[in-house]
Amino acid sequence: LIGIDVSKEEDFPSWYQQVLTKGEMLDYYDVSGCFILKPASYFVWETIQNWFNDKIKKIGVRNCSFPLFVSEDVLQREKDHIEGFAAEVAWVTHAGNTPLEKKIAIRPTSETVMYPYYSKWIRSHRDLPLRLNQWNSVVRWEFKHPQPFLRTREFLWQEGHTAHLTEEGAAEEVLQILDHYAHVYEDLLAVPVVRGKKTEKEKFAGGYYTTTVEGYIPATGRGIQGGTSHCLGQNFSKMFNITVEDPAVRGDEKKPPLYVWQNSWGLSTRTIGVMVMIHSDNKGLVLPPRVAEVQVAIVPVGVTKATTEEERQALYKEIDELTAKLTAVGVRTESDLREGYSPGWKFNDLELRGVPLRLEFGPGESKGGFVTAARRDIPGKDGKSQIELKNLTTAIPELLDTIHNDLFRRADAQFREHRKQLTQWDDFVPLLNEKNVLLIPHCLTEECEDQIKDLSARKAEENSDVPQDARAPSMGAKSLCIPFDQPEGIEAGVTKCLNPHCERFAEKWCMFGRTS
Ligand SMILES: O=C1CCCN[C@@H]1CCCn1cnc2ccccc2c1=O
Repeated sequence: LIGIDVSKEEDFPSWYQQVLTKGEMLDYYDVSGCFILKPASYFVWETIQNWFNDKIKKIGVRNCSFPLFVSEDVLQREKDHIEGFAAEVAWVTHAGNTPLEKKIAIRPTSETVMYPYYSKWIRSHRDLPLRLNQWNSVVRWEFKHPQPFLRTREFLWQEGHTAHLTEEGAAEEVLQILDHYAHVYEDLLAVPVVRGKKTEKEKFAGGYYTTTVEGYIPATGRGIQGGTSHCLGQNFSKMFNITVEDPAVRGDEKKPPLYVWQNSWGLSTRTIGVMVMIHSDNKGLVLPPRVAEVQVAIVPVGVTKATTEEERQALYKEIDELTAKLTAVGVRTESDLREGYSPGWKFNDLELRGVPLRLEFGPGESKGGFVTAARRDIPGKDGKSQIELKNLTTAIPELLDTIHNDLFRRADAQFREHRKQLTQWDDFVPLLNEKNVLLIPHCLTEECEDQIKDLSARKAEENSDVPQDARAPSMGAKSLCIPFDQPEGIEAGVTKCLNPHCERFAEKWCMFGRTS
């Protein structure tokens, strides 16, 4: 069992692959862009599922399952929905050697699968709000370089699809769901996110507006879209004729039918990749305790040739009792009593697997009535402490919470440190090239966004005294979101857009950055 042989700082892609494979989270699969989710990562996904299911069921969302396939003509029904995505759609064309009459798409998302049936099922305003969700996988045959969890040709997600009588009803739910997404990141994964609204350029083209939670990967300095909650307006209900009679109608007064207002919202296994990229280190995975399959591992130490058989058995018995005590208070605990593996070997294994807390227990601890705790998130001596056995069942849960809070606090500090609010355009590119995301007064027009992307793209540097990796050409900055939390300083009709080539006034502070 060897450790990670590259560092997060010097070769991030290789580091990420090794952390995932040696941490038993994932394996590579023989179809390019597809990956195997091993139990350790699937446990994270199940924990997210359980938490999110509990929240959405409280607002009346019910889970369901629609077919994987979409017929060609149904998929094309909503033109600007499919615009820009057509190249990613995977098609079934044969059964065995027999070509199909008409090719069939594998769902890349389920709007067009579900909404013909929303039209059939929704007859009266009493059927509203209709709120359905699917936990499934979708296929998008991207050609950009695949990245485990972040960009894969098939991924697991949930996709919620709801229908409401009014715009206000839809709007309220869009924000409720976005709040749950933010809490999945912050309360389960210890990952800070910025909540906001996508610009017209970056929103879902088939929708009305898109709200989003945006993360930040310190190692690459790039933003990452964490999850989106869209209001679709009446675009899809007009396309799929999803209408109800106007409840305000009186007597035999005739009123045209009302098109329903719809939302759709999605969160995927990308969450897992973001968590790994932010928290893991050069010794392997670092798992936030609330999503760790094993939260505490107890390892016998100090067993030597001088230790008698009965001393060893007594020690192991004590360890079994400690394991049972912690399990009884809801701490997911395992002990590793295997002979033939040294404590050092076991420590290395636990570090690779990201187990948040290791408890060492030997004759010394037993005699002294304590365990020696070692935090995974703080390597070396600083992460070690002695915990009295009599306090174990309160101190360990508290320590796990402390670990969660410290993981969040560190990540939040890094995000804040690299989120620069600008008032001078000349600072934009230099700060972008120093792994920052930038908050700038912006006009919110697509044309201006395109200009900023070009102005901030890094051509391959000619002069050779620029360090190699900084010379690599790279994408310009894209808008990430218009944060709901707007700083002061923009005077409508006075403050100019930061882009020097743009003549418009700034509308909002808008966050820009390179994206993952
Ligand atoms: O984000 C979400 C959340 C969950 C439900 N769907 C929305 C919007 C999906 C946008 N989208 C994204 N990739 C696609 C790829 C191929 C065809 C269609 C699409 C497509 O419509």
